[in-house]
Amino acid sequence: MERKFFVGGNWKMNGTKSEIDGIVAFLKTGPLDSNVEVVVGVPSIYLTYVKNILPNNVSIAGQNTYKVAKGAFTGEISPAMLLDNGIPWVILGHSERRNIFGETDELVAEKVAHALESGLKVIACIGEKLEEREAGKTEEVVYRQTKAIADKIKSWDNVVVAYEPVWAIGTGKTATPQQAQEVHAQLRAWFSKNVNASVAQNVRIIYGGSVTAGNAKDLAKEKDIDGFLVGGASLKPEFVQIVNAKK
Ligand SMILES: O=C(COP(=O)(O)O)NO
Repeated sequence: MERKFFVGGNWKMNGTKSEIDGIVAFLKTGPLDSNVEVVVGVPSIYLTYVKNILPNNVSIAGQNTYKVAKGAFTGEISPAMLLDNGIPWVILGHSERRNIFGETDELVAEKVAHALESGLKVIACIGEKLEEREAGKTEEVVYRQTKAIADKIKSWDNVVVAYEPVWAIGTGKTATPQQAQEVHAQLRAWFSKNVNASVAQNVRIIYGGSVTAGNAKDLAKEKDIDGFLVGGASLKPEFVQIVNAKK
């Protein structure tokens, strides 16, 4: 079965209502490849605003949820709250959550497990730091991060894995198609060995890290790259060309 191409936009902590109106306008104009699943990751405060103006062919994600449904966790939001507002996706484990806000593999895994149990679909982010790649530890790191999640969840059906090398995020230093394909293939082999052949075949593994309209087509040609998680470029009209990279 062919894996449906998936392009996520991660707006991070960016946007005003007027800027968001501009983003929604180019998403509406498109035209977006109907064979691609498109999801935009929106700051919590704007989720309802955006949900009410998005075109029907674009879905929406929160950018973080906590590991339990409710309680004394000031500042956090829960999967139940996203679902209560009609938000079906969440981005979890982003390297900025891990490296700026100290989220451990264990906490990320607990968040992914609770989000899935609650009924959310999850974009689960992994990726190595530059020093880890330079030390030849890329595989070790991404396998460790993936295993932490695998140990806590029952199904990968509602998970998209985003491989985002930290050294490529926001730097303009995109992984080459060969570099990205190598890690995606290693991850698929890991799934085959440690989960099962069906998950290995069907789980979508998307690439993130300085994806632009200029490099998306070459990256999209790689057989184990099933889409993208786009930061900076998702705020710009070129995001439409990235969505259409397979065309
Ligand atoms: O963090 C990223 C990628 O960001 P950039 O595209 O800006 O490198 N995706 O979640």
